[in-house]
Amino acid sequence: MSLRYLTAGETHGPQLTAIIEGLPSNLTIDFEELNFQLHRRQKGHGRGRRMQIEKDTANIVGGVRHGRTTGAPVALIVANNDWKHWTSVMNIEPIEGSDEEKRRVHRPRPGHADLNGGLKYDLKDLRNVLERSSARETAARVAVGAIARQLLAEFGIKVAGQVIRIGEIEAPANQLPVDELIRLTEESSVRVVDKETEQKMTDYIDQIKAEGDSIGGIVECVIEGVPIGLGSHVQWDRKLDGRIAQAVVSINAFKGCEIGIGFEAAKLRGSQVHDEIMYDAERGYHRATNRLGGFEGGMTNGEQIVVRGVMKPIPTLYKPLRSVDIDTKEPFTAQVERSDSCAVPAASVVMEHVVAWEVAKAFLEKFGGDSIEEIRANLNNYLEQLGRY
Ligand SMILES: Cc1cc2nc3c(=O)[nH]c(=O)nc-3n(C[C@H](O)[C@H](O)[C@H](O)COP(=O)(O)O)c2cc1C
Ligand SMILES: C=C(O[C@@H]1CC(C(=O)O)=C[C@@H](OP(=O)(O)O)[C@H]1O)C(=O)O
Repeated sequence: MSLRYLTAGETHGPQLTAIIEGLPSNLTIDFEELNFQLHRRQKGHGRGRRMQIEKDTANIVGGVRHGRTTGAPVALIVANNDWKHWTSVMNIEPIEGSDEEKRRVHRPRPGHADLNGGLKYDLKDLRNVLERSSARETAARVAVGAIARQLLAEFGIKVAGQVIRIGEIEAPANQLPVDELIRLTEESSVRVVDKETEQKMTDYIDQIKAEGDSIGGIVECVIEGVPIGLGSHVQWDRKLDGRIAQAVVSINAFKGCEIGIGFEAAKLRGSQVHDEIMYDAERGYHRATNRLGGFEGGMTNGEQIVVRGVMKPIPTLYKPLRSVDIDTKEPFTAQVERSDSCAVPAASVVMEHVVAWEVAKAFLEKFGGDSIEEIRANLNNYLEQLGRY
């Protein structure tokens, strides 16, 4: 059985829940590190007031004993502190004229899931859609991905991320080693490496917010230490680059994914794109460059995995956009809700975790065993095979 997970829970409900199946036994879980990843997702310039209410921590309620996985499904929960403010709205069936009825959502926001979800599920309170479509769910995905990340770390595979662009402001290109990238971006309120770009981005976000608007951007994730041959060319749904793209575009508000130089490849010649093959006894086969972001034929080639994702601006705006009331069918323009104005830095943390999950899944497909020890033996055996090739 391959690695899989599901999440459940509403943004203003009591908690988020996730179940992970297919983890091997004897993986030591570092709870502090897991909560650190949740904390990283809550940070970033441009977030709204909700992030001051929440102090995300994961509580593991199944599949881990004495700090180690047992091979059983891992169940975890992340509580919503905000639930206490929403208990009556979430629990009480609205009576006409009541406070709860006034909180019924009948004005769909352009860019959010409200209208499509209301029509599709035949729900007249759009809260039933927004409660689940909210990116609050990404807290559960980060908790799950943080466990995948710990599995990868066990085998020397490291994950980092950075913000590449917020609106008009682009960060200068860098190709830092992963440890250095982690250190520098951690110090930044917008997850960039240099202070000058950080200042420009924070000023820009403040300006956008003051104008009642929102802004998106581009984020990048790099994964280092991945063995050659994860994923496969033999079947469409085994191509790991394709699976990563699906995971990235599944993040709320993400509209695209690039692997390596991505869309730039359209402008360049073959001789400027393909990564030449080298060999030496110490490193084995490797590449002179890494423009293709660590993939050929849907398989890893041993270079860093480099993935980018584009996030659209946040849909909930203080600046009015035209929409139609589902009760009266009349146009309206104002829908002021508490909201983030920019969540690109937070989304870069989400992206690290969904990509780490896909890589961990492919890793277990290749080296799968029921315990960490069995996986290690399989990996070592394969690395010896590569050495002889
Ligand atoms: C970390 C994060 C925070 C977000 N915060 C908000 C928010 O405060 N308000 C909002 O309207 N959308 C927010 N979004 C985006 C919506 O969740 C998203 O646009 C919505 O679910 C519709 O899905 P789609 O944009 O993928 O089509 C956020 C997304 C992410 C990744
Ligand atoms: C709760 C989170 O983000 C939320 C994502 C979100 C949306 O519509 O996606 C809307 C906002 O929710 P609320 O209206 O409760 O403030 C954000 O705060 C989170 O990231 O943990």
